Amino acid sequence: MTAMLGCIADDFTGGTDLAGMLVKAGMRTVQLIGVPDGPPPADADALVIALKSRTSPVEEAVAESLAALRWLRQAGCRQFYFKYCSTFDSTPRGNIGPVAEALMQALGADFTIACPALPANGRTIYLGHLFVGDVLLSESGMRSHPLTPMTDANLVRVLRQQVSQSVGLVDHATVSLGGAAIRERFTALRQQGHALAVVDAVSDADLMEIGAACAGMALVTGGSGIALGLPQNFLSQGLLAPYTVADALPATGGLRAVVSGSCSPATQKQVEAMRARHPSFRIDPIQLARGDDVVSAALDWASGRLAQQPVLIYATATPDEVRQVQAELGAGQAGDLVEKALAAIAFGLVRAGVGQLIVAGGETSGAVVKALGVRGLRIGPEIDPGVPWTSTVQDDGAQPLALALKSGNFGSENFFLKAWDRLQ
Ligand SMILES: Nc1ncnc2c1ncn2[C@@H]1O[C@H](COP(=O)(O)OP(=O)(O)OP(=O)(O)O)[C@@H](O)[C@H]1O
Ligand SMILES: O=C(O)[C@@H](O)C(=O)CO
Repeated sequence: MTAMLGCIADDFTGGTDLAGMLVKAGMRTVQLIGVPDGPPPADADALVIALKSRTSPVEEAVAESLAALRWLRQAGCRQFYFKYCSTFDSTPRGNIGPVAEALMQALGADFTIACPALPANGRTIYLGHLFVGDVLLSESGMRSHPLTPMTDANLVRVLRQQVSQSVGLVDHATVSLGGAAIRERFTALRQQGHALAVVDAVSDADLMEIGAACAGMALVTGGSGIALGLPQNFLSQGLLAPYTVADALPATGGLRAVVSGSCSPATQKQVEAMRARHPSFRIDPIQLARGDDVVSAALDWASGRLAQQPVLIYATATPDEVRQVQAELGAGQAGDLVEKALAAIAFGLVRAGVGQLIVAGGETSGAVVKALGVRGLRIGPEIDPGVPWTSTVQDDGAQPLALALKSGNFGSENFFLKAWDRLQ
């Protein structure tokens, strides 16, 4: 059976978040790293192509997303899903809006939704406003994100800045009436000339109804939450065999390490918790900019310690520290330097025998996964909502690596300490 749902994720942690959600919701899912050049894998109901396009120049993000769409269409997919962050990470230029519009145009779609809600991780949308836990997006840690600071919680307003077409809202009063009412509202909005609509959702039950209303919609866009409600459509059409989650991974051994380039509040707490119990090495972007060989220093430091216990190598810093570094180097250069260094360190760690690796941060994960030459990921057991262990499929035929790609703001405080237990 060919895959039905073709997904394009704008970063790698987001890709595993979505793939894990689809697996839990009953679809056999394979995550692919970048646009593949070979044929689609057999026996997958859903395919997730993970790109690193969240913060690339708009034209690049659009071109890569369209290439991913072409491949997914050739693979036989009939519905498409553009996955972005549950905190709507973007800038006034994009990339969420321009990519969504380009995909719509390529598919001949005149309407789509935008719904980043993920209640399991505290992301809810009410009257178009995105909440993170009990605060508005603009009052959450996302207001000082190094690359995509989010200073407006009104998603209708944020999306309107990024697109050329009209953006409407499906409010919670409608969503609470269920799938048929939501569908009617889609039709009404379309007739009023809206091409996109932000959809309120405050619970998983809302997401199930939204999913039902999206049956047959060529393109849906959102966080991983709406994946909860889509498989039921394929099931009820008899296109999907009932499937019990098989999330066991092939056994992996090897040493353990955490590489963190996320500066999000959740990661900061997780780094502190790990630092209190395990050896840790801090990467200083200013030293990188000076040309110091920080990568070799980190790997030399790790080599004597890895055999005893998991180690942490991190660039994670507070918003004040990040601001200072960015003032000196520029946000783009600082991010790039840190990503390249952490990717080289992860590569060195794997060569030194690390077989179970956690990477924190979407951009950071993208850089690491590319450096490791990973071609695809099999989805394994969930550590915390939105973060499964995965096992790598690599071009070079290398031994599979257990890899956990942790979104910046996901995971409990002891995530780096407890994650290993899920592998046993
Ligand atoms: N000390 C630092 N100073 C400046 N920039 C940094 C520093 N540490 C990390 N960075 C950069 O900040 C960015 C963090 O983005 P990343 O996507 O990896 O994490 P995140 O946004 O928390 O995760 P997610 O996208 O999964 O929510 C990266 O480009 C990283 O290189
Ligand atoms: O949706 C989320 O919050 C995550 O999957 C993510 O995209 C983080 O980069």
